[in-house]
Amino acid sequence: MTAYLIRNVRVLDGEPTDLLIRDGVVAGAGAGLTADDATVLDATGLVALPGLVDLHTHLREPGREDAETVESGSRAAALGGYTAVCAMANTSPVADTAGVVEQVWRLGREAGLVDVQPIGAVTVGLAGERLAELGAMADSAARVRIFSDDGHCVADPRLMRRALEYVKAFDGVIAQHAEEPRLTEGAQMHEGEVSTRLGLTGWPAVAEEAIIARDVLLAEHVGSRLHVCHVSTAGSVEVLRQAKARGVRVTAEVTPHHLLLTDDRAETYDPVFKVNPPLRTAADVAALRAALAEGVIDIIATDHAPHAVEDKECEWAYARPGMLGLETALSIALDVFGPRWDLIAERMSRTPARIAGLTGHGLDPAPGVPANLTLVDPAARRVIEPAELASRSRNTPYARMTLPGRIVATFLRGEPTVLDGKAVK
Ligand SMILES: NC(=O)N[C@@H](CC(=O)O)C(=O)O
Ligand SMILES: [Zn+2]
Ligand SMILES: [Zn+2]
Repeated sequence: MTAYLIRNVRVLDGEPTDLLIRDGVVAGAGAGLTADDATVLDATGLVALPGLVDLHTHLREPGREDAETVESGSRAAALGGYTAVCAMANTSPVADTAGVVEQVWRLGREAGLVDVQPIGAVTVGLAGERLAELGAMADSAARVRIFSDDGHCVADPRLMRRALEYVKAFDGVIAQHAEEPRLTEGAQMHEGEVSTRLGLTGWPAVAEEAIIARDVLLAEHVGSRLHVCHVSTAGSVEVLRQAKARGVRVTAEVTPHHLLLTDDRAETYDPVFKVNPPLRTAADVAALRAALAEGVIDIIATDHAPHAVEDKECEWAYARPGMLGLETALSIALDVFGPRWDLIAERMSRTPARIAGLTGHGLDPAPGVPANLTLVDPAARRVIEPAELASRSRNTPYARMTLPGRIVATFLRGEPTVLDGKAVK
């Protein structure tokens, strides 16, 4: 195994120093390190962060390998600075058995670019009727701890209660896609001024907020852990704030696109901007940014949702919802928050690792810790070209935008997965 001596790197906000990576761990830190056997990387001007951890990734395998595979999604993740991703269960077949989650976990190991931690479905076939075999998925080689019907809401309150009760035994967590289905029938975008003008059926904020309010009460009643996926409204932030103040065991995520983009993008009728939950208003974006900075929202998660061309380049009403995120998330965070490295590490690495129970991830580079880290060039700017992305899909909402920051290198347990801005394999 090659050793690496990373010279002149700033660890988060620290002064430039050297990091020695050997045998999978950070073997040393301090200015002026030497190691005859090590490959030297000049990291002047670069910042080292703990490898990013994505709690919400759609890898599409099994079933839609034309849109993404575990391998292509893992490569996109590594290029985005990630060392671990949690793979959502809405595949075909659905990841609702020990067999399917073990298959995804094994494919992740074989690709070897990031740690792929499968998420299990809450209900059989995501149908919302009966609980999937949560215990068998937890006991499997994939050791599933997060369960989600993402793409669908666990709308039945009795089923949600039972799921929360079930996972309590092994400190699992239910990640809810908060969408009251009766309030979003036929919805195409955020319900508001723009939807009225365009004549498109709206997805009202209350459809999200009502489910979050119900679920924090259920989680409080059961004493279980709830995680709220892709929070998108100012009202949801207030529900979360109150629940956290009462001590409810709830965590929440926001996506990069909900931190940057607003519902007026629908005026283009370009389905690349169609997503669930929908892009909201500028006031929502402001509330989400403040909540993330404050910690009412715990993490940024990408909701990386690759879709094949035929599912995206069609009429708005027929297009599938979702957009790419892994290769641009850090740049969006930098754009929105500036170089607040401790905040970025907390919201994109340490806290998501803790929620997912990924003990080898989310640790700042320091002697003795597993060498899961990424090197960022904060001064670089790049133009996003969809054709250049490693994802098999092209549905990035940032096409031809100039974004700050570039991932120069990523290490997974001491092995480079990205060097010089390029995937190693
Ligand atoms: N976010 C989306 O619009 N789509 C996701 C599902 C989901 O996250 O709800 C997908 O699987 O494509
Ligand atoms: Zn969802
Ligand atoms: Zn999703």
